[in-house]
Amino acid sequence: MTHAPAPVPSAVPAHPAPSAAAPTTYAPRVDIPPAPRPAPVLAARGLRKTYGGTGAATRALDGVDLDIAPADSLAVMGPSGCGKTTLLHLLAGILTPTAGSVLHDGADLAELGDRRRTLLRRSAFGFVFQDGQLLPELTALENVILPRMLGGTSRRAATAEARAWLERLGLEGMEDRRPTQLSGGQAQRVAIARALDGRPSVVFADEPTGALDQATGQAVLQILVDSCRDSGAALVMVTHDAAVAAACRRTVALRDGRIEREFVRPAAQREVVQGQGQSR
Ligand SMILES: Nc1ncnc2c1ncn2[C@@H]1O[C@H](COP(=O)(O)OP(=O)(O)OP(=O)(O)O)[C@@H](O)[C@H]1O
Repeated sequence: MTHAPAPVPSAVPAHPAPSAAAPTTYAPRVDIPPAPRPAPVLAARGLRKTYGGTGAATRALDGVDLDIAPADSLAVMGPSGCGKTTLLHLLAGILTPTAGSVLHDGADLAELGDRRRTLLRRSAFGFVFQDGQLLPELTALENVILPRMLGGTSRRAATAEARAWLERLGLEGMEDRRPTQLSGGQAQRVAIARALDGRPSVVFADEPTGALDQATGQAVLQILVDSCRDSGAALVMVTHDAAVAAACRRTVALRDGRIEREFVRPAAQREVVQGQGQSR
């Protein structure tokens, strides 16, 4: 999406020096407009989700509004059952909302239809889950290229880029290993390579380091955050761990299906330190 540059106001002094030749006049004050913000790659508008019928209905999400900019990182936190996974699945088009909408590059996911929504999930979204969800019968390389091959890319074209991602994530020489021949951290890096392969606009992560020890989790989290930012993908990450959320620029805290708090972390305060400050 492109933006027209903001018009630059002509330089008008706010208080011109009085002159003898002309009566004192004051030019109107000119406010320099703020720099345009990038259009959101993903947005939620009045998002609600109720599970079940009238008798045993659970209102999991109760009116959420969010804008997520390209290359931004957003952590979704909150106590168990507050609606974090529901929000992630609605934003990713895995679930359909009861009310409200999710917009990807301005297009309402609900209006795309099942087929185009599935194609969008394959081409524009990447996913990293807690346990990696690699297919055990495929090698690391095959796991990375599978989503793109399902999307119609040739094996040859998909392989070159997938190798580059695996190498970039420190997995050179492990392309032909199966998931059982990889450590937990290596398997999560394969999952990150798979998520970022094909240059998605948004990467969704659900407790991506939850199954790893502290040091491995820290390394994987750093790779995930850096890789998303460098490739221009927005990162939306669900976590219970405040220290994991601290790696993201923004955090929203949900409670009972609503955004209770939202805060932005300046770059200097962003850090990847896992295993401290657990907060549910
Ligand atoms: N398929 C479902 N059918 C009925 N209720 C559901 C379903 N999925 C989730 N819920 C309910 O919706 C609410 C929100 O669930 P959700 O999984 O989004 O919460 P969460 O914050 O991700 O929880 P956790 O941190 O424990 O994973 C909970 O009350 C949950 O019991």
